[in-house]
Parts: sequence; C-alpha cells; structure tokens
Amino acid sequence: MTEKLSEETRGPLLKPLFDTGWELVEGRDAIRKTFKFGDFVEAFAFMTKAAIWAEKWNHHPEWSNIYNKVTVLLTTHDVEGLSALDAKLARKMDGLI
Ligand SMILES: C[C@H](O)[C@H](O)[C@H]1CNC2=NC(N)=NC(=O)C2=N1
Repeated sequence: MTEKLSEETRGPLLKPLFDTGWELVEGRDAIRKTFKFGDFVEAFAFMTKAAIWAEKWNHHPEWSNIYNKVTVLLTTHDVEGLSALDAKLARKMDGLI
C-alpha cells in the first residue's frame, strides 16, 4: 500500500529532485517541473516514454504540453499527497532526457 511520505523520509527523497529542477507546488502536496526540448517531436517522445513507465507502475502524472515544453506535476491521488512513487517517477523522467 502506498503511503504518504513522512516528515523524516521526504527530505532525503526530495532533496536530489530539487537539485534537478523539481519544486514543491504551493497549496498542494505535489512536485512540479517543466522539461524543455528542442521541438514538439522531442517533447512528445519524452511524454511517450514517460507514459509507458507511468502505466507500468500504475502511477500517472498530471501534465501539459505546449510545443517544446512539458510541465509535469506529480502527486499521489490515493493518499492526497506525495508518496515514494512520485519520487520514483520523477527520477525516471529525469533519466529519460
Ligand atoms: C485505480 C488506480 O489504481 C488508481 O486510481 C491509481 C492510478 N494512477 C494513479 N496515479 C497517481 N498519480 N496517483 C494515484 O493515486 C493513482 N492511482
């Protein structure tokens, strides 16, 4: 069962993600990052690869795309906040670029 990140675990899990450009979302227990690519095809290729992992892990991003930018918000709806799955998917997305 997925659990909301505790005060003790969220620091070590989230700090490396803040270093790669993820940030906390105001008013919501979630993280967000905007990925920028050379063009729409590269942005959509990233979304396609990320979508395959999201489906495999049954953990889905809230995201939007404008031409060469993809803005991703990660949170765990089942626990109404951040869980280890969000950190896992964020790390995977960072690894896809
Ligand atoms: C029923 C289904 O397993 C759940 O709704 C899954 C699907 N994808 C999900 N994605 C995210 N980000 N959070 C969830 O809590 C979640 N739950």
